[in-house]
Amino acid sequence: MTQASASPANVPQLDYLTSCALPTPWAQFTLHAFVEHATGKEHLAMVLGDVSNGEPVLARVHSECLTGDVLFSQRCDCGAQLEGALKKIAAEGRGVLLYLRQEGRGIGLVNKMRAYRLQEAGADTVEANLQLGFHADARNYELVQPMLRQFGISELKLMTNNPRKIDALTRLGFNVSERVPLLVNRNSFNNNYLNTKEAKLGHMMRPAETVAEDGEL
Ligand SMILES: Nc1nc2c(ncn2[C@@H]2O[C@H](COP(=O)(O)OP(=O)(O)OP(=O)(O)O)[C@@H](O)[C@H]2O)c(=O)[nH]1
Ligand SMILES: [Zn+2]
Repeated sequence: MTQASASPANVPQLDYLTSCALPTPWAQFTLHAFVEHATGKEHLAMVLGDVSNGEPVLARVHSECLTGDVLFSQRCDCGAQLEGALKKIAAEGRGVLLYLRQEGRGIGLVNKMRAYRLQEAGADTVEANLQLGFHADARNYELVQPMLRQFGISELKLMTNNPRKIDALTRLGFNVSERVPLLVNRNSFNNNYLNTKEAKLGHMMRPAETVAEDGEL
């Protein structure tokens, strides 16, 4: 692999760094690392199978959530979505998961913790961000373009409930030919959060909207 190219001037520049095998409970992926020039952040791609043959690729663009992905937090649905996405890619034998280091919808871990404290005092997830002086969602998906282009991917079967993510990737030139819902079980800790994502951020969270094949998510 050579350096990732990001041709338009407004696309953040990434360097492709290296890759290694990454065995998981569900499949042996190849893990690829990139570094974003502007921030020094290391973004990851987990790839399985031949994703560069022109066929639509089952894809997850996952935003970092240390509390949910690593520390088993039940406040959100991130960890279950991460596992569900990897299982679906393994079942298909082909796909890609981008792990983007945009923790806390782009505000960072400590600010997300501050937002959680405000939520403990009654704010919802959007109000808490606004009270801290941030946008409801501070993420930027432009670096997806050089990352997926690195693997020759242009058409996606995107695992998401987030219509803004579909819009963002479409504007970047990707053909999102299918949306694959990633619905997880609600619990007493994440119920209000999931309701707010649906009401204020437009997420498609209804079971009737799901087309999951394995019945798990
Ligand atoms: N600021 C903030 N960020 C949160 C909160 N809960 C989760 N996050 C972050 O939100 C991001 C995940 O966003 P979601 O809206 O759940 O998911 P999404 O990726 O946009 O949509 P899906 O593709 O459907 O999962 C991760 O970066 C989490 O760290 C919260 O209460 N406040
Ligand atoms: Zn989370």
